[in-house]
Amino acid sequence: MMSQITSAPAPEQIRRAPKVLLHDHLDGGLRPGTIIDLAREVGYEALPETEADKLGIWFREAADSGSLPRYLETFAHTCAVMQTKEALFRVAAECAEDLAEDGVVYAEIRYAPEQHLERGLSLEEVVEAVNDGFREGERRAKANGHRIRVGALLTAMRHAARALEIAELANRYRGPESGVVGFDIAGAEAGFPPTRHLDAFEYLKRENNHFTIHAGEAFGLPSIWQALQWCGADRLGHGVRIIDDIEVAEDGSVKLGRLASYVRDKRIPLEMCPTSNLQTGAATSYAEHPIGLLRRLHFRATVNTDNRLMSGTSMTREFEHLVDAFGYTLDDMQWFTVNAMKSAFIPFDERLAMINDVIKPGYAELKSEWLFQQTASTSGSVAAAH
Ligand SMILES: O=c1[nH]cnc2c1ncn2[C@H]1C[C@H](O)[C@@H](CO)O1
Ligand SMILES: [Zn+2]
Repeated sequence: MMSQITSAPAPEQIRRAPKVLLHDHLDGGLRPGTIIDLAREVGYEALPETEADKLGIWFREAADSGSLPRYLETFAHTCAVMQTKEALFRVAAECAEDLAEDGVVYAEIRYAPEQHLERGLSLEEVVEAVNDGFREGERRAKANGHRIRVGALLTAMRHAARALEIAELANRYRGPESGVVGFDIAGAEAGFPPTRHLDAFEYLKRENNHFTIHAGEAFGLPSIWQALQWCGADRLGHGVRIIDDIEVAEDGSVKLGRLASYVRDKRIPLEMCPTSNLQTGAATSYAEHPIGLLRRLHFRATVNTDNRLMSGTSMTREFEHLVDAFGYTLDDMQWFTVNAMKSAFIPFDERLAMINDVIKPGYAELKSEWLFQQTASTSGSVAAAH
C-alpha cells in the first residue's frame, strides 16, 4: 500500500500534477500581450496601458476593489477586443494552450456569447469561432507533449434578458462535435436573483441538459437556495456563502443548517475560486477561506481560477496558496481533482476514464517520485552517519 504523503508539494510538482478546471471565464483569461495585439488590430484605443506587463498589473489592481461590480468593470476591455472570429479563435486557442502548459487535463471554459456581437457576429458565429479555437489549442498542446480536453459553457448575463435564447444555443451546440457541455449565468449577483431566468433553467431541464449558476458569491444563502431549489442548478459557481449556514462551536463541533446539509448530502459541487473571492470581498484571506472548512467537512469542493488575468492566477498558483494556507498534500490535490472530474458535465464513462487513465496514474507517479526522494534522503543521511 502507498504510504501517506505528508509533505507539501513543491510548485513544480503542483504544476505537473493533473488538474481539472470547472470555473474559468474565457474573457477573464487573455494574455496581456494578446489584448494589446488585438486592440491594435481592431483600433480599440481605450486600453489603460499599452505595455503587456503593465497591462497585466493594471487588471489585477483594478479587479482588487473588494466589490464584484467593480471587478466586473474590467471586462469591458477584454470583451472590446473579442468581437471578431479571428480574435475569438486566437483567445480560445491560447486559453487551451496556457491551461495545458499549467498541467490542466480537463477544463470547462465559460463566456457569454451575447457580449461578442458588437461588430456584427451572430451568436452562432461566436460559438463556432470559440469551439474552433479550443480544438486548435488542444492540437497545439498535443504537439507540445501536453494533453488537454476543453469543453465550453455558454453563459447568459443575469442583468440582461437573453437567458432562454442562450440556453437554446447551448442546447443546439451540445455534444462531442462542438464541445459545448452546459450553461451558466454570471454578472452582478445582488439585485439579479437566478429566478429571473427560470424559463431558461426549466427549458434546460426539459432538454436533460446541464447548468451551473454563479451563486453565493456577492450575495448569501437566498441566492444559493434559489439556484438549487427553484432553478435546479447542477453545480454552484463559488457557493462560498454556504458557510453562513454552518456553525462551528468553540469546542470545534460543527452544526449544519438544512441548506448546507442538502448541499453536502446531495454532493452539490462547489466551484470555489479563492483568489477571486479575496478580490471581490467574498473572503478575507486564504487561511480563512471557507474552502478549508468545507474540505474538512467533505463537501464536494473544487478549486478553480475564475479569471486568470484579473486575478493574476493559474491552477498551479491557486493550489500553491492552498498548500501554504492549509498544508495540503498531493493527496488533498488529488481529492479536489477527482471531485472536479466527477462533477464535470461530460458523460459519466468519459469522466471515469479521465479519473482512471489520467488523474490517478498522474498522482501515483508524483507520489512514487516523492517516496523515492524520501528514501534517497533517508539512506543518504544513514550513509552520512556511518
Ligand atoms: O466571479 C464572477 N461572478 C460573476 N460574474 C463574473 C465573474 N467572473 C466573470 N464574470 C462575468 C464577467 C464576464 O464578462 C462574464 C462572462 O464570462 O462573466
Ligand atoms: Zn465566475
